[in-house]
This record gives sequence, structure tokens and C-alpha cells, in this order.
Amino acid sequence: MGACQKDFESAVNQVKLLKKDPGNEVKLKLYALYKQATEGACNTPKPGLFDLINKAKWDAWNALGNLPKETARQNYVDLVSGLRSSSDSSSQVKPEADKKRAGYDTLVITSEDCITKIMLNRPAKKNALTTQMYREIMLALEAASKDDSTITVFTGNGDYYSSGNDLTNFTDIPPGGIEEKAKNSAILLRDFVDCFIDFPKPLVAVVNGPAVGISVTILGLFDLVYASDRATFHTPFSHLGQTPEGCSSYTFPKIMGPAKAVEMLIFGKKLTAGEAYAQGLVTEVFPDSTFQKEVWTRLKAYSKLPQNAMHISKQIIRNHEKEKLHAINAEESRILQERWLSDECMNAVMDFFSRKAKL
Ligand SMILES: CCCC/C=C/CC(=O)SCCNC(=O)CCNC(=O)[C@H](O)C(C)(C)COP(=O)(O)OP(=O)(O)OC[C@H]1O[C@@H](n2cnc3c(N)ncnc32)[C@H](O)[C@@H]1OP(=O)(O)O
Repeated sequence: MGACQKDFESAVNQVKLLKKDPGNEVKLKLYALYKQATEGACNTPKPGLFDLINKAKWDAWNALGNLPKETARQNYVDLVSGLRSSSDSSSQVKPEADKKRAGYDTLVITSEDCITKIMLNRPAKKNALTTQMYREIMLALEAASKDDSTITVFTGNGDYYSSGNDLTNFTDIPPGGIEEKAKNSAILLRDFVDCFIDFPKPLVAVVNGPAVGISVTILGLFDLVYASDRATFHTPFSHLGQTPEGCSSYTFPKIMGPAKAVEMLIFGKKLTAGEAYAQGLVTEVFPDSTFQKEVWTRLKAYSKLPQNAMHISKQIIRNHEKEKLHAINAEESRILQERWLSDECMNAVMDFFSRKAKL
């Protein structure tokens, strides 16, 4: 069966995650297959003799002749999958002595007592989520789904849980311009949220401090949300000219009822931990002074429950609406792709940076 568009788009994202540079020859192959898969046979004039890089790229693309787009897409997916498995197997030779996983720049990942902990680690930036961070989280979730832990925990390092999407993500514009940026971001967002929808084990958020934006919305896809009484929950989407993501347009009204969901998602009402608990978004609130101790004691006890029973129960609960959640995620991502190009959104992002500049 040929690779579907989604497999292809995911392979395009995976290329950016390769730990080892695959070398120029492979990069040219990837380029040529990408162009063939997206635009068909080479249709641009041959670059001049001295334009060496563009000529090498053109030659590689042109060499594919009339290869059908679908075959190019499949070949691209196969090539990336080969690159990924060779980079995975080269990382397997690393000694497993250290419980802290190597290879992550923005996260600290540890496994202990059958619990894999994924800690967002940009405390100086309030754990704002960069593009790299979204990608590392996806990799960490994939690894956690296959390791021998029974539950997986998300938390933040420092005084914040997370301030949501890093607004500087909007300033890194690729050669294709802001339209390409919005398209890539929508794909990244959809893939990111899909990982949470499909995650097979109990997923716990240990919300150590304020949470903003997407770090709040995806809580609706977690199985337990423990919050310090210092935590707050804020989704200022309208203020940012944006719209809800993380399936919150569906999970929030379901969890807290439409009236309360609208206060958060449209009017940007910031909830205290107590309010979030009263509305069902948070499972339990703990005093900040004893938060870590109480939560980890509880989680260690839970992690000793029979693994298969827990995982199968999670599957039964999630399977009822998995398809629906994927469809909602795709729709929310599509709408955001348009929003990110709107004046409302661009002005809000510029406001954030000009406020910073005035400090
Ligand atoms: C591709 C997928 C896209 C998914 C889309 C998701 C949508 C969202 O998540 S919307 C939410 C976006 N987040 C925000 O709007 C929050 C913006 N930040 C703030 O309002 C404030 O920084 C704060 C209220 C979180 C904290 O304020 P405080 O005064 O305590 O600290 P600061 O001095 O502002 O922050 C310290 C440092 O961190 C930088 N920073 C914090 N959050 C962000 C962020 N979200 N994006 C970029 N940078 C952030 C802040 O600028 C400071 O940096 P400097 O020390 O360099 O000035």
C-alpha cells in the first residue's frame, strides 16, 4: 500500500529530528523525492554552471524523470524510515547506566519506580514550547510508550509548568514565507496532539506552577492532573487572535460544561487551581509546600498496580472516542493555520515582543 499524505508529512517532520547528519548524498535524494512528491517532475530551468548547490539539487530532482508523485512519496517515507532505524540502532549501543536519558536538549527524562518522568526544562523561559521542544516531546512519548514503565508523568522545571507556545516560533520564517510557516506549524501541532491522543499508558500531569495555552488545553487528554495550589490555568487565545487546540474545543465543554469552557477558551478567564479542580480539569490540588512529596508518594503506589490491567483500561476508555479526537485535532490545526496568518494574531505577537522591548 502506498504511503498516505499523513505518513509523508510525518516523515518530513522526522527528517528534522535525525540525530546524525545523513550526509549530502542522502540529503540530495531527500530533496529530490520531496520535490517530486509535492510538485511532480522537475519543471524549473536548470541553474547556471557555477550555482553549484542549486545545480546539484536540480540534477537530483531532474534525475527522477516522470516518477509518479505517489511513488516518490513512498520512496521518501522508506528512506526516512531507514535513516531513523539506523540512527536508533546506533544510539542503542550507549550504556544504559544513567537513568537520565541523553539526546534531549529541552527536556529532562528520567525513569524510576516504573515511572517515566518527562520534565520541560527551559525554566528561564517559563518552559515555553519551542519547535524543537514539540519534537523532543513527541520522541519522548514514543520512547515512553515502549519502555517498561507503567505510567508517564509530565512536569515543568522551575516556577512554571509551561507558558505555552514559545511566541518566538512565529519569528523563524522559512524561505517559503509565512504561509509555509503556518502550514508547517499546523502539521507539527497536529502530529504533537496526535501523540497525546494515541499515548497507550496512563499519562499524568504534575502541574507545578502556572500553565498557559497549549500546556493547558492538552490536559484534557491526560488521565490524571495533579496541581500545586500555586498553579493557574490560562488560555488567552482570543487575546492572541488564536483559537483553541489540543482537542480542547471538544474536551473542555465535555469536562466542565459549555458555559465554563467558553469562559476559558473564548474569554480567556484564568482559573486558580481550586477553580480548575471544581470544574473537573484538575484531579486533585495539593499545598505547594508538600506538593512534590504527596504527589510522588501517590504515583509510586499507583505505578505498582498491574501494568496490563492499567493499560488495557486506558485503551478501553480512550478507544470510544479516538477517531473523533483525531478529527477534532485535524480541524483545530487547520483553523489555526489560517488564524496564524491573520492580522489579529500577528499584531498580538508583535505586541508581546514590543512589550518585552520596552522593559
Ligand atoms: C506549533 C504549535 C503551536 C501551538 C499553539 C499554541 C497556542 C498557545 O500556547 S497560546 C499561549 C502562548 N503563550 C503566551 O502568550 C504567554 C506569553 N508569556 C507571558 O505572557 C509571560 O511571559 C508570562 C505571563 C508567561 C510570565 O511573565 P513573567 O513576567 O513572570 O516572566 P517574563 O519575564 O515575561 O518571562 C521570562 C522570560 O521568558 C520569556 N517567555 C515566557 N513565556 C514565553 C512565551 N510563551 N514565548 C516566548 N517567550 C516567553 C519572556 O519573554 C522572558 O524572556 P526574557 O528573559 O528574554 O525577556
